Amino acid sequence: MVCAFAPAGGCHGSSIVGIQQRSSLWRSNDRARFSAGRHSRPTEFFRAARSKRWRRELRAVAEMPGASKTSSRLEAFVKWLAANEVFVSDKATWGRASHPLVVAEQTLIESEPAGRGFLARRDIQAGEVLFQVPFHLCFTKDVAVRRFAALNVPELADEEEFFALATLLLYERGLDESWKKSGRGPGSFWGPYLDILPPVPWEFKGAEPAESLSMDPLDALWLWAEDEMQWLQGSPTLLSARALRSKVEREYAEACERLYRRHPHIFDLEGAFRLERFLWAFGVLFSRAVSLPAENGMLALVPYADLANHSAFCVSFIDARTAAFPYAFRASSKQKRGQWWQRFLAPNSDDAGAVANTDSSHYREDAQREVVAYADRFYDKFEQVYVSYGQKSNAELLLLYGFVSDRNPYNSVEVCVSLSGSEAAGAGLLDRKRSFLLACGRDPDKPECFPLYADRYPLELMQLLRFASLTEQDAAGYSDLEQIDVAQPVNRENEIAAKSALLQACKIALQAYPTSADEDDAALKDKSMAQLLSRKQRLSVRLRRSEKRILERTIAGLEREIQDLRC
Ligand SMILES: C[S@@+](CC[C@H](N)C(=O)[O-])C[C@H]1O[C@@H](n2cnc3c(N)ncnc32)[C@H](O)[C@@H]1O
Repeated sequence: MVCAFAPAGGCHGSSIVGIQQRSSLWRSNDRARFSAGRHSRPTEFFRAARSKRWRRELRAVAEMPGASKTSSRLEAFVKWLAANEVFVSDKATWGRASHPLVVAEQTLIESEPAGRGFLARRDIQAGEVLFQVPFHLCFTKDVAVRRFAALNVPELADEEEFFALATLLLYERGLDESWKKSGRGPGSFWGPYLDILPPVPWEFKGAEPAESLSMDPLDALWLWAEDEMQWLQGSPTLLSARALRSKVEREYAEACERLYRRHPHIFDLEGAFRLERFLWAFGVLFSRAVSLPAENGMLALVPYADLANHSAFCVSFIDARTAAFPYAFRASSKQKRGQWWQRFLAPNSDDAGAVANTDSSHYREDAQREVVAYADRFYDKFEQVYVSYGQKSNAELLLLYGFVSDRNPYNSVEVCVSLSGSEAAGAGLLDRKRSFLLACGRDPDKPECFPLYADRYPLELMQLLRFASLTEQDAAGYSDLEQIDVAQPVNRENEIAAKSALLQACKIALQAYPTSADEDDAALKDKSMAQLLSRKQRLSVRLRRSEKRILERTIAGLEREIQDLRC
């Protein structure tokens, strides 16, 4: 074998961000089960439910234990949105159509619960605005920097975006909790939003039963307990999950030293800033924050927009634009801005000092901007309305969001290749190859990982394999390996060697799984067996089956290609 292959060891770097990208346009007819919150006029929905099935499903969800508890949280959240100038009215106003969405408390996608989501309140035309959220409601690094500067923690400005947002989220949650527990402190402006954010699974253990039944916890793979991950044995995604978990834990340890311990009166390491909470904040950001293309990829946690579920067949994505309607907050009067800061910094107190020196032009500018998404197609009334979280593989979806899709056109599985093992080429040539890779800024001792898709693999992977498969004979006459064009097949033998190396890698990857794809299929198809599996076990089986299918297809394709080359 020319190349040795190792499983993926690192996490996805920048791909861990919930970046919204464009994808190709398809139609999804997933229907959702829902119970409309009171803000969305359930009686109107009941009347409008056209088929018996809809009425049955509405009743089933409305009768779910704990449904009313979540409804009241959702209701408070929607009131908060309306009070802060998010247009959620079901009534058209002057020059403005009624808000097209309603929040469903329970949705089903591919027969699995997908938590809350948006449904079309009425028919929605392609290109129609789905929602508009003013910038001043969003969590961004800018808000965090200003918030902590006012608390005499200016160092936050030097921190990276994810960390700054996580710190703001934890601080606000701490304020909100102490206000709720003891009525002390100013509370948080974002209280109603924080109430609807999902908890981490282990926080559920102490929760009231009604509460734990009514809100889905964060199910992202990287937050699963070690024993829950056992069903992913053999999958490279398992290593990515462990790597991401330790990366966030390491980040926490470093943050304590770098920042938190230096300001013990702000960052309570026993309470709001303990490790479990830090993991929660990153779990929320990885699964709900968006990167806004129109703001140069600025990371933002956008209340309301983050209730949209994902479809890989949707091209709507969340972005920013100049506000289409004037927000009252941007009124230029100093008094109005003072009132805003009062609500923002000290919502439950009349501490006028809290708003001193906050007459920043920044918020006037922010109020000119809003976060927005447009419908990518016509939606029927009651249809679930999606956005795209980007072209993500099932491994990424499970790792960051806690779900997989059996119909994911962007699904892929990682294979990793390295130079080690190409000694057969001769020690002299191996040294030249290593030096060449070093000169290209690559570490010859580190495996490089590439995604394999169901119908293709990256050209870059083939280039590396061709390069690794070069023999003394191939390199004879070249003073510099750079002169050999590996973007094209070098010669027949080299092509066979490169493809055989990939074939071997796929076979090794496939053997690492304890079960075959057919066995996984059988486990999911057999209803009585599938019912015995927990949701996480079912997700694991679906993920590993989808990875194995890609490996099997690639193996079949490579065997055919090698056969053809040999003829
Ligand atoms: C941005 S939030 C969307 C709102 C979320 N459903 C809620 O209840 O708050 C992302 C989370 O929604 C769920 N989700 C989104 N799209 C999904 C899909 N296509 N299938 C299953 N779950 C999905 C996952 O739990 C994911 O972590």
